[in-house]
Amino acid sequence: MEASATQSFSEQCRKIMDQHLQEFLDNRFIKALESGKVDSQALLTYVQQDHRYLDRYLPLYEKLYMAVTGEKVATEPDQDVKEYEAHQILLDHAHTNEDDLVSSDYANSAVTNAYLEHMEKATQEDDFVGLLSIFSCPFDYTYLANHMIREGLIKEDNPFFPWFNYYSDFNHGFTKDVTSLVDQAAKKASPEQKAKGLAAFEKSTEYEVAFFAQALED
Ligand SMILES: Cc1ncc(CO)c(N)n1
Repeated sequence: MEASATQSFSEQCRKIMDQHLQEFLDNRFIKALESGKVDSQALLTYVQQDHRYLDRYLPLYEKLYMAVTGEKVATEPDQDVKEYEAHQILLDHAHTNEDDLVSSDYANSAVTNAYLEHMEKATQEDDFVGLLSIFSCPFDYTYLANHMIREGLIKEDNPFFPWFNYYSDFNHGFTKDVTSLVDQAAKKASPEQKAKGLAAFEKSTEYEVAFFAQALED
């Protein structure tokens, strides 16, 4: 399908997610969240790896935000109170807390490192490609959560409902902010940058699936 003049660039990311949605829905970890029962060890693996991931993700976001806007990030994404509350649900079910995640001794998984290296390399090569590589993080969660709630896969009685609900709004928080950065930057991007950006977004989307999956691998 031809991209129309009125279509924002981030709509093309949505189409890529349309193609990958089923892989997320078939994922064992996502299915466990959907059932409301997740092994606490699997959740611990997820929140530990996510802690390591976000630690190296935020500097990339800060650099790319500056590259696109010429300004420093005003509010850091991890200062979002609602996100903190949503995250707390996962920590509780994993029988851990933020201090333990910071101080415990555990190794980065191969998937975590590969995903981080993909984004770091993309960011070194080109700001626009880097931006698209970090966009999957907020966008894919929002797309997935929005779908699962809308389709009734996650209902209010699910213990993880608040976590999904937090991410489900495209016009909120970090997802909204990065979407507008992507659409702003796309106005100045060349066709080649756009093609490479979409490929980097798709690769990150594949890493997002693998990132969930690793929690239930042994
Ligand atoms: C790996 C990963 N992707 C996306 C999000 C959403 O913020 C997250 N916390 N972690």
